[in-house]
Amino acid sequence: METLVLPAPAKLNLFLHITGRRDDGYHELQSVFQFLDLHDVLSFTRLTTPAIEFQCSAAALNTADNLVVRAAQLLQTKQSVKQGVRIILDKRLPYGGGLGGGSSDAATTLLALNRLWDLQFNEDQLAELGLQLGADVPVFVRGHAAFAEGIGEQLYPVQPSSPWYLVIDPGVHISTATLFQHPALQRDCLPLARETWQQQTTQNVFEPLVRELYPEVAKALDWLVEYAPTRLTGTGACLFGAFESQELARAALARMPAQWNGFVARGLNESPVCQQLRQASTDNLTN
Ligand SMILES: C[C@@](CO)(OP(=O)(O)O)[C@H](O)COP(=O)(O)OP(=O)(O)OC[C@H]1O[C@@H](n2ccc(N)nc2=O)[C@H](O)[C@@H]1O
Ligand SMILES: Nc1ncnc2c1ncn2[C@@H]1O[C@H](COP(=O)(O)OP(=O)(O)O)[C@@H](O)[C@H]1O
Repeated sequence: METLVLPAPAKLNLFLHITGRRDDGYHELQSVFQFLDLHDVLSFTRLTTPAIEFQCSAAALNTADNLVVRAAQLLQTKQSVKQGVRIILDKRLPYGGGLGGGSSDAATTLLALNRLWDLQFNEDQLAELGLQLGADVPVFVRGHAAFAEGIGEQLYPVQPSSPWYLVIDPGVHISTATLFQHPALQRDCLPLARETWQQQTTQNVFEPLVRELYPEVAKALDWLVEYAPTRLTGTGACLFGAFESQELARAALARMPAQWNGFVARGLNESPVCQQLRQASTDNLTN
């Protein structure tokens, strides 16, 4: 039996602008994605029958429509694969909070099964398949911090600094689809030149809306900004502050009001899953 164990990292949107809306209702974005050194862990065991078995440590996600199962099914049908897989997801990332964990789990599944089932898809093909599962999946497939355009699928590698982040989950559920439909959402940001984004003023366009609709998120943003430059990630509700050192981020975490959850993590410009797959494919495969 062959088993592959791989991480699925979280992401932050360092900024998020909307520059327009497509005919199919999806929005044209500009954003910069950076990964965090906090991740879910997935294990993939090859089965000789075509079954896809799935087990998740979070009961609410232990379902047949989990993005991990959908990613495995997509590959299986695309290539008429006769083998199967048992997937165990150790869910460590908060979900539904703009950290992209579901998309990252899906991307890790595509990368892992491409290897385990020997499918020979290249990176472009896997990113394209990933896009069918969600707008955030391609960046996790490619594995580089990136300036994103289109709906998040046009990706250009960037190398932002890697501060220590204090990420706060204020415990509020926000529906991505509902926020994207909101009439007050700013959809007319002027396109930024991607070479100079760090010299330009940026924001997360969802932030004013989320502040208004979810006072608890506004409270957390107002608390954290006393310690560090602070921003919402994705459509929230998670938010982050960027610190110069782990100690400073931890000191702020120690003072954080008890009603929120928080963690300290480092920004990463390379995804650990891609590094791991590149480095030692055979080390990870145990007979
Ligand atoms: C906003 C972002 C920023 O990274 O992240 P999250 O807050 O979800 O992490 C993403 O664009 C979200 O990506 P993802 O979570 O994969 O979205 P999807 O499942 O593809 O889409 C969910 C819904 O959001 C809307 N949507 C999403 C992306 C986009 N560019 N335009 C949209 O209008 C659509 O209504 C869609 O039905
Ligand atoms: N493996 C998964 N991990 C997390 N969420 C998942 C997963 N599969 C499906 N989902 C669904 O996707 C939603 C978005 O999850 P996630 O990607 O973690 O957050 P976000 O899109 O807000 O960054 C969850 O609320 C959940 O219903």
